[in-house]
Amino acid sequence: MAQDSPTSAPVTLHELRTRLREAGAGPLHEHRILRLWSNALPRESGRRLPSTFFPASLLAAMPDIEAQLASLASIHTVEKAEDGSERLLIALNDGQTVESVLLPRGGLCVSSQVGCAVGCRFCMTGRDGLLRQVGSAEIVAQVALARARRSVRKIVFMGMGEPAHNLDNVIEAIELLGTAGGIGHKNLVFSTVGDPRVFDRLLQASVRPALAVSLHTTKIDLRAELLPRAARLTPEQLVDAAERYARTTGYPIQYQWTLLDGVNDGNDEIEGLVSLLSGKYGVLNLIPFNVVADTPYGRPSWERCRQMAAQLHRRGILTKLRNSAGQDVEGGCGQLRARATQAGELPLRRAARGRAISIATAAS
Ligand SMILES: C[S@@+](CC[C@H](N)C(=O)[O-])C[C@H]1O[C@@H](n2cnc3c(N)ncnc32)[C@H](O)[C@@H]1O
Ligand code: SF4
Repeated sequence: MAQDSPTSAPVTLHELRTRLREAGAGPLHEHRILRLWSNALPRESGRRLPSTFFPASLLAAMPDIEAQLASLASIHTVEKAEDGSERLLIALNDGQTVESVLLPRGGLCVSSQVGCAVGCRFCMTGRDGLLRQVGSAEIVAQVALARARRSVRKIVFMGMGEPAHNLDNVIEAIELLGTAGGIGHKNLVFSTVGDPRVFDRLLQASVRPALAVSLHTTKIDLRAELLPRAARLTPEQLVDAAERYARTTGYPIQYQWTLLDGVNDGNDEIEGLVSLLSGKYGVLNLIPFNVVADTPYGRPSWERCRQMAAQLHRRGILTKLRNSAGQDVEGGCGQLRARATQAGELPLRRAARGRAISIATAAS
């Protein structure tokens, strides 16, 4: 499992906590600062003013600490979709960018890596491989930026990157978001292609998220072709591990299935799904492919998607047909970043540390 960034050391919550303690913060002070930041609340919120609550050493350090928090990430571009979602291109402080998507009804999709090593054939994010990990503080910074725009009650790790390949940072962010961040634990959704170690690690975490498993096919060979560098678990092994997680946590698994025309939308897959998922504690989400240029894949007709969902439903598989949010702004993950990179606005590779790109905050 990839744990180390190939090129940089992203900022972690552990480092932020150490800095707060060195400045004289006790546990209550630390909690208050992290709560206000992760909820995008002003410094004076709460019953007691900072001047009567914080020790003098911490008060003196606060301007620097707040500047550090603000410098972790900023909004580069905003694209609004007709369904109410907003796709944010977020600039990190070394010039790299990730996408976050504000979803209708209080959801937020965040990124856990810049790029991704799994290299799924249908996903824009996988094309450049892994550029770097997103630090736990940078994950929470995405939430703080989003909450400054509107209320967020649910967070899904379905943006750029494979969270199982950045597990320490993702778990640290989840533990903060599920405590000081005020998000209900089952409203934190960890989306993964699956890795043998991820299930046990998540069960040991003090905040256990709900799990989405990107399955996409019931066929071993096709899965290896579509997800070339995913861990080599058979679909049965993956579903068995997910089922244990669901039964232990009490949260149903969300099985993700990106529908590709003529590839995984046939009757053979319906049969495979019936034998794989019957009796399992989960729901199957069919998501028609969001077309990515230069891939051999197409989006099945809406009628075919609807038929497949209806057939599965009739066969006892709880199935939902979904459209990914924000399709009219090229909703596929990684596409906003790719356009900005192609337009020469953003570096494809990591910028030298400390060299910030110019931030053009777009229409909001
Ligand atoms: C971008 S991934 C991030 C989380 C994790 N790496 C995973 O694969 O579950 C989130 C979901 O987006 C889906 N996805 C990626 N590219 C897509 C596209 N072009 N159209 C529809 N879904 C896509 C993936 O299959 C996955 O289920
Ligand atoms: S779908 Fe997920 S695992 Fe696959 S390349 Fe995209 S981000 Fe990575």
